Amino acid sequence: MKKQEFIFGIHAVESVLKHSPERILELFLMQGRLDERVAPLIQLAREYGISMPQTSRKVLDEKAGSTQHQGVVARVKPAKALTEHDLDDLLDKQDTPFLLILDGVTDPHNLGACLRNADAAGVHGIIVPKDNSVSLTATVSKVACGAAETVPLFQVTNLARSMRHLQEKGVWIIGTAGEADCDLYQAQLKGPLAIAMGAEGKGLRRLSRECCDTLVSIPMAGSVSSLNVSVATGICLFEAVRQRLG
Ligand SMILES: C[S@@+](CC[C@H](N)C(=O)[O-])C[C@H]1O[C@@H](n2cnc3c(N)ncnc32)[C@H](O)[C@@H]1O
Repeated sequence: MKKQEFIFGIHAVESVLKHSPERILELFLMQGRLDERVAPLIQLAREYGISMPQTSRKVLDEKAGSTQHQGVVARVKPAKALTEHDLDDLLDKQDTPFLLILDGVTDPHNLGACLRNADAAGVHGIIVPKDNSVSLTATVSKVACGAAETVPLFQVTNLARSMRHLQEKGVWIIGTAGEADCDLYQAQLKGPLAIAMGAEGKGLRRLSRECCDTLVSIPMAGSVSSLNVSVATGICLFEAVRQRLG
């Protein structure tokens, strides 16, 4: 297991400072980047006694592996990986779980955007297969805008088995596929629920589809055949939110 990694961008770093400051080993700031957007972050880091070396843009670019760091890069201990056991703990605690399943999303921008959507929709956790999925990389955290620290991501060894386990615990699983006959807006999305989204290229795998209680589609008016997975996730989650609040 890696001993350290880097998280970059104001929102991503601020979220680690707020939710798990003990992970931060060092906070690198760009020389001359001590403006008001960074001030709350510096204040928090001071309170936790975190060292804040100032350095050049070039060094930050190298540490982040990106130029999108907004002058802020944190060297952190990797977050604890959550597994099926942690998922069980969550199911024991939540009377009405609201979960998202991502079956093999590989693009870090998509996972980051799904985390951001999930946080905004009040999702209790995201379940992904351990293999063939992108993990919580620095780019995912940056795109998630802080949601990588707030939405638990459970990495399971066998997704189909975990889906069946969810069903045994009373969770209704709605799968999504463009060709499904049932319309998302006719589906019942109240109660213990998991919404399953497919991968960018292939959609939901056959076994994952078979584990869904029902499949729904988002009606498409134009000529494209499908939506980007993070866009589709946002639509499905917020239709569920609308129904659950109603
Ligand atoms: C880019 S699409 C995958 C397209 C893939 N060729 C397929 O046949 O499913 C990625 C995921 O977004 C969701 N999605 C995209 N468009 C959708 C739609 N119109 N209705 C339901 N889900 C959709 C599904 O979860 C899908 O697996």
